[in-house]
Amino acid sequence: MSKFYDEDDVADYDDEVPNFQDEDEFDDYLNDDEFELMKQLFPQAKKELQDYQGWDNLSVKVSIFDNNFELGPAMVELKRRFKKKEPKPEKKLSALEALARKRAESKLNKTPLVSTVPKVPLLDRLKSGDKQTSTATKTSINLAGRLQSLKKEGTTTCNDSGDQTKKINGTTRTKSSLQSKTHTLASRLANLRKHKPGTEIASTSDKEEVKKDAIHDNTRTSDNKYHRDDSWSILNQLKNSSCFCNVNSIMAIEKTPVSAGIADKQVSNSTFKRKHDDMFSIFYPNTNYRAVKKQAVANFSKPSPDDVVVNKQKAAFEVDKVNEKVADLSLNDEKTNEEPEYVTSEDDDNEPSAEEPLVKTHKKAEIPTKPKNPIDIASYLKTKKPHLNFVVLGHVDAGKSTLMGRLLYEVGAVDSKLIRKLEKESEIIGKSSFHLAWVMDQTAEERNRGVTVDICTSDFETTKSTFTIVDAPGHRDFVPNAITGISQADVAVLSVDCGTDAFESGFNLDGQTKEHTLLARSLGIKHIIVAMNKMDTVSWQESRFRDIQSELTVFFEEIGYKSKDLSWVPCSGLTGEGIFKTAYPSSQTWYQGPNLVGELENIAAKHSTIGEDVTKEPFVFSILDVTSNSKKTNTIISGKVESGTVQPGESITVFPSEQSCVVDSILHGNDSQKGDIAVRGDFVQLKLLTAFVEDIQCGDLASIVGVDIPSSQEFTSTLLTFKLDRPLLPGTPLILFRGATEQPCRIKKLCYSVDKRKLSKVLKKKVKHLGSQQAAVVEIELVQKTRRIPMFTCEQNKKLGRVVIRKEGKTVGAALIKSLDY
Ligand SMILES: Nc1nc2c(ncn2[C@@H]2O[C@H](COP(=O)(O)OP(=O)(O)OP(=O)(O)O)[C@@H](O)[C@H]2O)c(=O)[nH]1
Repeated sequence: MSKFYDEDDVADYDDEVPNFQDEDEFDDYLNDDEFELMKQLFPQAKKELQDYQGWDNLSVKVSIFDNNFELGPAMVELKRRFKKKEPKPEKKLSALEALARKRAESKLNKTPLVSTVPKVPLLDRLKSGDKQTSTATKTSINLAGRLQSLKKEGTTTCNDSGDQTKKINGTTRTKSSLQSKTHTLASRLANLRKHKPGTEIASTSDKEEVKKDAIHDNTRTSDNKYHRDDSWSILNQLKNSSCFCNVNSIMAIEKTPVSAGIADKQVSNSTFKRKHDDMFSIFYPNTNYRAVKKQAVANFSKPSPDDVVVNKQKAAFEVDKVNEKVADLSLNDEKTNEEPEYVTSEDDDNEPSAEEPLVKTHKKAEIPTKPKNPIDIASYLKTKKPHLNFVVLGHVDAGKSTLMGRLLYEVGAVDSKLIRKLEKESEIIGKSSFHLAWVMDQTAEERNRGVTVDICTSDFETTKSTFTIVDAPGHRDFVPNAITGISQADVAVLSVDCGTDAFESGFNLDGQTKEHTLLARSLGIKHIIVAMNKMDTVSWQESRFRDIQSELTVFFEEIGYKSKDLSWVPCSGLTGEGIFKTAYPSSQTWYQGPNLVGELENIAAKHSTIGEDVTKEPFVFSILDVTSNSKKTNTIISGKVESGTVQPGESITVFPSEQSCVVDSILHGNDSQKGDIAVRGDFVQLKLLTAFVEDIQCGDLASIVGVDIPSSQEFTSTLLTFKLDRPLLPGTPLILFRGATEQPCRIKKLCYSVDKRKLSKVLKKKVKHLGSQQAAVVEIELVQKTRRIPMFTCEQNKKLGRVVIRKEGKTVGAALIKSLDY
């Protein structure tokens, strides 16, 4: 027994074995080795028990477990416990069955088969009023008529009534009443088929099914010819019809064991899966699918973060007027003589909308408070390993979440029981390949859509370093969330799907590989580790690796990264090679560098702030999330320490509301453990005493009492533009992003253009508009005059002094703040 346990598990084993409620609970109890062994032994045990009744999966598994995974003794015990099934009495054959058997026997004896079925086509016989037509045949013709009219009804329903149909994954589904009607008819047709002496088979797979049935119950001819049957032709028609009528699904449902017991769980699962795949392909089949469907539809109908800001923007500007002006200009039209008219909105000075309440300003404290239990920061820092925050970027489906799920599993931050649980849950909805991604994608919306929506942070540790992963969404609709993620990181892991054509679609055609990398560069990411992912799909070919590497290198250099700022690691998030523990396959001989975690450790050591005196810099904190209990007595702000340190008992001021609060406690890591201190680079939660939570917003900044952060409405910056569809000019409606802040803004004034390679070099003193890839000093102002953003200049803080500008859902530029006008 002990051989199945590693040391940690022995302690578990000594504990009392729990009383298991169900099979899942038992599976979770097993360790990895036991689980694998059980996977092999359990099917064998089930097979041996097929002549026994009264057993269930859990009791079989428990018995195997109790018998130290030795099948022999377990089977003896089980067979003793359960009764052997009574043999079924010989079934009396019906006349038709007797006929079928006779025909089969005659075939075996090679005697010519004499068909008793008239060869006259069925419909002709009906027309000629053939009184000999069997009842079964008549019923089938009636059903044929009903099914055809049902099909018409279905088509009408599809065409006429939008609310009766739903298009899911390109397949039109009709309302369930129609489905159930069709099912009933289909089952009746199937029953008829059993009583008729021959059928024409709709498709190869159907032929296979009937062949199996014929062999099984011995009531069919063993001949490979199948006779014509109108019921089948109707099913064929249904199969080809455009509305629901999915014969495969009908067949699957028809074959579902009506009372599948626990012992038949596997059978029923596979039947369910088929039913699920064919009919409700994106929904969880074992739950109330209508409720799930409703939820999923509701999720999809919500506007994306970009939609929200674009809508706000539209409300705040006379967009059309500005766009008309912009459309008149060509990107290279530098010689426009007319000064573009400055477009103002009548709403400019309006009060903020109902969704954006005015933040009250409080009286800030001037005198700092002391830590409750002061600690010796220098000795604390000596115990700290180098820490690195990294963001995971890449095109949608490049495998970012899977890569991070695998990494967390291999470094032991996630236990194997969770992975097994996720494996099971994802299998149920037919998304088993996403089980590792589910470690990071935790909301139902993300799991159902298979797409990361929000940023997710997770901590892990190796012998050399500690890390915080920020998993960012790859989908273009969620770029604002990716910006928030990038703003928090020191370095980026860019996941590139090396699959055939996959890299090309993520890199060209407006994919997110370029946009994310540009954002990373604009927001001050110093180093990029390119995870050359999904190499398993191209058999670890070196040529594929090199081709992608050279194409990406050109792009990286264009945007200002040098080869020393880049690392390249071939890997597969799904199978694990190149991540941490799993060795490369023998076919991969051309890469000898560190695996992904090894490279992260190297970079952590390089970027480590250990040794730097963080006590000399002021404490500044970026707020990413705010929560509070119902009485508002306990407010928690989550975010990143941008500089300095803080300890419980010290007071901080939140900007722009300028309210000062005492830090009650500091919570660290995935399991919110209380800590004595937070230092630069830490992602923590600060529990505040008596805060006005309604005046704290995501994107606000906090600092130690005594240090002010200016909040501004207007600022001067150096703006570098990306690829533009239309030129930017004063008044163009834009959205400004900095960390978790997003605010409608516009260019107030184009001051002068500068050389984008040497920003101090002025090119033109008068600029009327800005085209793609240009640089200029501009004045930017927020649209809502009541709003202020706490800001630093780039000189004061390299990370917080940068903003990103988007327009109509596309990133159009990045700005370095030069000065604040407040
Ligand atoms: N063969 C193979 N498939 C992979 C690998 N990594 C991920 N996949 C598959 O690619 C699909 C997408 O994976 P995700 O991890 O959700 O991709 P993502 O980049 O996080 O997706 P978004 O967050 O929505 O942008 C899933 O079906 C994964 O199983 C890999 O290394 N090899």
